[in-house]
Amino acid sequence: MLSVEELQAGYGHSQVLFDISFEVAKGECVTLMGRNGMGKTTSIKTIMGLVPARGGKVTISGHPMTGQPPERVARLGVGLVPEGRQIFSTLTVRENLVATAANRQKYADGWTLERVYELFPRMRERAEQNAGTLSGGEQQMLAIGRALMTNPWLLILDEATEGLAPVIRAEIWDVIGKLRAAGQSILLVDKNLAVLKRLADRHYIIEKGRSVWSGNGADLDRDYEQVQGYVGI
Ligand SMILES: Nc1ncnc2c1ncn2[C@@H]1O[C@H](COP(=O)(O)OP(=O)(O)OP(=O)(O)O)[C@@H](O)[C@H]1O
Repeated sequence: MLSVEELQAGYGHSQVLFDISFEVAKGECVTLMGRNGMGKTTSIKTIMGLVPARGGKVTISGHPMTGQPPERVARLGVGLVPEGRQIFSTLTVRENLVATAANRQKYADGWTLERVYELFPRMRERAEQNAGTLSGGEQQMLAIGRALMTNPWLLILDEATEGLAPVIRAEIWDVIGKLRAAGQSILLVDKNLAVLKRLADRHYIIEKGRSVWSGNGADLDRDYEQVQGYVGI
């Protein structure tokens, strides 16, 4: 499981994370919600070792991982679909998918090109096309497929549907629902309360670099107005 305790981080002189705590257990789908600029992406980057932690603790599958480099975090089976996708635009779709493929946990039913193509038939159609020529939604599908090809026990999606057309968003949420139903652990960073409420087991809210609320679906129903206030819709 992933456990984050009282995490602190920042950039230069500005501290951005003051006290972030949350957990994701195996098989869970958990959300990190909050308005723009509250520290969601910074939390993910700090967990991934892309931003140095200034305090607190990150533990992954029992290993103390605070401040460890990204490749060590990846080796422990954490796959990130970053904000802005960051696919290799001069490689083809297929090359993107195989470039970082790995099955470190030696899953018998690991992800293959074929399985990614089944999940995203459009990737099969565009297999030999340069990734830079894909639409935004297709690039997001590719970024998810690429992360799955590393066979992560935990898939982290940072603003997976940001800036996409509603029909493409729905397609991506649908895929995330399928992954969840298949037992994939998922951490979703997003603001889309209505969809997340349906998809996830538990939720955390971040406000100005602090974890300020957490709960399951029933808690969310009870505190809906308060949570809406935090998320800003
Ligand atoms: N590379 C950076 N250098 C300096 N400040 C940064 C950097 N990246 C983010 N920040 C600042 O840190 C704060 C938190 O940003 P962060 O991206 O973590 O928020 P967020 O909750 O993910 O919001 P968004 O939904 O807009 O991505 C913001 O004030 C932002 O301006």
